[in-house]
Amino acid sequence: TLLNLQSSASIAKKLINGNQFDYIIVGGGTTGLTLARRLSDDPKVKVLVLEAGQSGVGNPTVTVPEKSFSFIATGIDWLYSTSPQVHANNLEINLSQGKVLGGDSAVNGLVWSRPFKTDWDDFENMGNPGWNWKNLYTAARKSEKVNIPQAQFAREYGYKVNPASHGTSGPVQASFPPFIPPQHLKFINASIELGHEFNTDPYAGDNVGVWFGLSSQTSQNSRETSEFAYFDPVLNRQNLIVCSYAFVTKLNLSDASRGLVQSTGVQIRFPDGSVVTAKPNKSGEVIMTAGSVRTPQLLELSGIGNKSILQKHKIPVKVDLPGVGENYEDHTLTILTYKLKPGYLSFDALGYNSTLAAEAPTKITFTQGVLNFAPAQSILSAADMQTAKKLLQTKPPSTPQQSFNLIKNKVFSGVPQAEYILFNSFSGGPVKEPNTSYISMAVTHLHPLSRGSIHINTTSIDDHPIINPNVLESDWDSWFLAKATAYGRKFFETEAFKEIFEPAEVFPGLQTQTQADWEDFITKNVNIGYHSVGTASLMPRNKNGVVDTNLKVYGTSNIRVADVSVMPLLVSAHTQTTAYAIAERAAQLIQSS
Ligand SMILES: Cc1cc2nc3c(=O)[nH]c(=O)nc-3n(C[C@H](O)[C@H](O)[C@H](O)COP(=O)(O)OP(=O)(O)OC[C@H]3O[C@@H](n4cnc5c(N)ncnc54)[C@H](O)[C@@H]3O)c2cc1C
Repeated sequence: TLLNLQSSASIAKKLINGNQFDYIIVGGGTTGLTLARRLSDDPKVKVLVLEAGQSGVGNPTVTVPEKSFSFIATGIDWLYSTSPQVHANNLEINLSQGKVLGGDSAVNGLVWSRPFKTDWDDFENMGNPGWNWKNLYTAARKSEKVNIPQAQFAREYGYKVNPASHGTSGPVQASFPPFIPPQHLKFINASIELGHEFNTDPYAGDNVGVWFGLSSQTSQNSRETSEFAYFDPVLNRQNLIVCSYAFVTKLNLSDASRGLVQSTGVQIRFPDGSVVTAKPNKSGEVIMTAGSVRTPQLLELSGIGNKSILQKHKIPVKVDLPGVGENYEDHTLTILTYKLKPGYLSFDALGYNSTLAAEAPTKITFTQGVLNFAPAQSILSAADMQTAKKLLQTKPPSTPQQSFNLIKNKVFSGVPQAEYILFNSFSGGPVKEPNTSYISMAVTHLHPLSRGSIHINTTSIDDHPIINPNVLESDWDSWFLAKATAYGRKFFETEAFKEIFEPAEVFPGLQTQTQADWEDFITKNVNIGYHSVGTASLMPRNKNGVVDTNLKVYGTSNIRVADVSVMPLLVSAHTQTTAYAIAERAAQLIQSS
């Protein structure tokens, strides 16, 4: 059942006041709705989901893949921003996130990618038995239904899927886009020219090389979200109530047995301003899936967090848990811009080419359909690898020792460190000329060392917390991102790319040459990858962890976290497949506990 708290406030109040729930899920985003569907498979179990945003059904900003990123600064964007980044020219970097059922799955770039095997195994190596590739891969495939490419596109582009590497009957459809512009196809040739391998099976633990990426969209070209894929098919379940416009402001906590704290209720603010408390039943639980920004904020506002931060804000300390809001990281990213030669079109042409505009969306499917995941060894020279060794001798102050060891290991064992993808439009540069089509290449550092934090700034849920990814604190992070960005230019120097791109680089421009130039460029232009994780990390309590291997918040009897905040380390992939995998695994752990 979907209840809109704006239009059905009184019915909702009756229902919430008149019931006690087995599971109260805070946040109806990617992980929240996945979990809600799985937990409510048992008709005896009553599940309540509380989502601050509205439904995404019928909203083209959500459903139409080409409109990806146009949600920014609209009503379905939380519109977060980082604090000034002291190691990056005091930039305040945009961190938009979805305020809508489906959460980030409703607004993301649709890239459907799976990490390198080591990345998920490293969750286990951070001190979390069971959180390894084998189990997460099983969970990930549960969420997935891969669509075999139509013969016509398979022939035209060379699309291939190995069904054995995918889920084939899960809720979320993953499909190849039906149209790939020539520049993306040339990206494969350019990569091969530079010695990168063409990978035909990147979803089974080895994602190295250049490959066709699936998108989280149906075979009919419509975005998949956790709302459409997981919730809509079970909309009529009586034991599952999903509330939209339900803003959670706090968890009520009281003492339980064995020195633990339990949640006795979740405070919900209705659009009319009234506050209603939803209550778990005697053995009921509260599960936090409000995402990496709001989960730590809500825990702190409720009294779970670092004692000194809570005391500073005069919040009574229920559980002194210093890991809350710490271990925060996001991928760092830079962008190069190039101009296509006349005759080649990107999204920019929608503004000046009426034939193309009329053919959209069939002809210009939103696509980042070709991805290149590069290990350090394929983009650094032998001399650079020596410098890398030196730089990686010193652990930056903010990096946990175990993360440092594991990342170092990844660098020298061929786990991808940089990702290259093409955005099919202008992104940055001094002037955007009329009647011109541009392409932007995003370069991502996949395993940064710097760690930041997300903590409350005030005691009001209406104020955003202080979001500090602390980008580029580590020398390795700035050195490597500069190297990786400089390498990005090499793709445009290949025969394949020279055919279709103008030689003059639009941004940053060919005056950027030395390592110092590139470091200056990235310091002034770094972005983050919208892959914020780690703020309620799965780690032992004495290592600054927030949740145990059953996702239970330390010091509590009935509160869990099951969103990407629990990821103790970033992965060499975009994060939605890991989000779905975490939620599928969480459901299993909860059901068997
Ligand atoms: C712009 C953007 C582009 C991205 N692109 C990609 C991509 O192409 N591929 C990829 O794999 N990943 C991508 N990601 C990342 C990926 O989508 C996320 O990591 C993942 O979906 C996060 O899932 P989650 O469940 O942890 O959080 P979310 O999906 O964000 O869910 C959190 C939910 O909680 C709700 N909520 C928060 N606070 C409250 C409150 N107080 N009360 C009630 N509800 C609340 C939110 O509204 C939201 O619905 C992108 C993310 C963004 C933002």
